Amino acid sequence: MVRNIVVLGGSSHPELVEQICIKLGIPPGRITLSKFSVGETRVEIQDSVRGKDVYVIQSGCGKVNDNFIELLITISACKTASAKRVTAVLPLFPYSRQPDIPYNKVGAPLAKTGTQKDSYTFESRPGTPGPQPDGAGSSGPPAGQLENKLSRLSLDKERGTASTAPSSPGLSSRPSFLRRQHTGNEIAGSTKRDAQKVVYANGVGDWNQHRQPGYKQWVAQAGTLIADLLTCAGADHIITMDLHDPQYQGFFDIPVDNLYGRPLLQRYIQTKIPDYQTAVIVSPDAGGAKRATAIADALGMDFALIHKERRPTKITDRQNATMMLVGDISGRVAILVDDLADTSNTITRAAKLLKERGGATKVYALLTHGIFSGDAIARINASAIDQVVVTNSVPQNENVRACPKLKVLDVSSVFSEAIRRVHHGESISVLFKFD
Ligand SMILES: O=P(O)(O)OC[C@H]1O[C@@H](O)[C@H](O)[C@@H]1O
Repeated sequence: MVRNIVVLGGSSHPELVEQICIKLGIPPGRITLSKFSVGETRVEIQDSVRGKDVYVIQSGCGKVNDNFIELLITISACKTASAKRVTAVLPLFPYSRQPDIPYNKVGAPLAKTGTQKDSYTFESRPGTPGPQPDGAGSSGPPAGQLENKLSRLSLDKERGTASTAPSSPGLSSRPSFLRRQHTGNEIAGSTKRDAQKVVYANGVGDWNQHRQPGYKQWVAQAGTLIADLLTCAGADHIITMDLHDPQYQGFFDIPVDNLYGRPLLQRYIQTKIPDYQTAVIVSPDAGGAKRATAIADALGMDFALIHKERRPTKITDRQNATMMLVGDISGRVAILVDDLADTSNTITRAAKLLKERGGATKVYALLTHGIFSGDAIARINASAIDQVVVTNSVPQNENVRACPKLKVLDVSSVFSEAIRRVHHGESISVLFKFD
C-alpha cells in the first residue's frame, strides 16, 4: 500500500482508474463530477488532499474538451486545497497531434457528416462521419449550424439586411474579403478550409487561389496553449504515454514522463504471433517509421514502409493519396505498427495495400491508442485487417463488443508503477527498458 497519496479519477476512464488503484493498493479518492444545466463542469473533492501527493487521471478521449476542462478544474481544486504536489496522468494526451506550428491539415481526422455506418466493403474508401450530438467528442449544436448562422448574419450585414441581432465580433473584425461562405459540410471548430469557399469583396473564390503561401492566420497554436493551461491550473508533473510527437514535451516547463506502450506491443508479438521472426513490421507512413523500426530492430525482424506518393495538401488528398509499399512482404505476415488509430483510415487502407499489392498472408495492426472515433470500428470490421491490438489507454469495452478483431492490452500496471515510483522519488527509467 502506498501512503500519503491520493488518486483522483476524471470522467473519461473510470475502469482504468480503478485498476491503477487496485495495483497501488489504495481506494480512489472521493470526487463528485457533475454539470450545471448550462453545461459547465462542477468538481467537488470529498477527501482531504492537504499536504498530499495527488495524481489526477484523465485520458484525452470521449468528450475531449469537456474532459480536459474537468481535469484543469480538478488540478486547480487540489492546489487550492493545499495539495503538496499534483500530477496529471493522461494515458492519451489530448491535442498532441496539433503541434505548435500553425496546423496544416495533415494528421487530424477532420469530420464529415452523412456517411452510412454499415455500407463499407473491402473496396470502399469511406469518409469520416461527424461526431454525434450525444456521442464521443461532441456536444452543442449540430455540426455547422452555428457557423452557418453566424456566416449568414455576416453576409446579411454586408448586404445591409442585418436587423436587430448583435454582430459577432470575431466575424465582423475580419477583413470582409476573408469572410467565409459555408457549404453546409463544415464542422464547427475544424480547420477544414480546403472545403470552404471564401467570400471576397467581389464575389466567391477558392481559398487556395488567393491565400499567401505559409499564411495561416486562422489556425490556433494549440501545443503551448494546452501545456500552459495544465501548468497554469497547477500541475507540477505530467505522466503520459506514447505522445504522437515526443517533442511535445518541450512545450512544458514541468517534468513530463512519456511512458512507452512498446514493451506491451513487443511482448504481444513475441507471445501471440506464431513464427513472428518470419513476419514483417510495417510502418503505415513515414512519420511512424522510427517507432516501427525500433520494434523491428529489437526483435530482429524485417521492416517495410508505406509511403504516400505525394504530400497531401487537402483533406481529400490525405485520404486518397496513392500509397506505395517499400519492402517485400509477399507470402508473409505483416504487422502494422502505429501510435494510434482514430478514423482507422490509415490502417485499413494500408492493410488493403499489403494484401492486394504486397501479397501479405495476414495483417495485424498494433497501436498504442485505439481512439476509434466515428465509424472506425465498422471500417475495421469491413477491412482486410485480421487482428487489431490496442492498449486500454482509452476505454475499449464497447469497441471489443462491436469488433471481433480487437484485442486489448492492459496499461494499468505501467501507470501504477510510474505513479508509485514518482511518489517515492525513484527513477522510472526502468519502465523505458524493454529490449
Ligand atoms: O487514419 P486515422 O486512424 O484517422 O489516423 C491515424 C494516423 O494519423 C496519425 O496522426 C497517426 O500517427 C496515424 O498514422
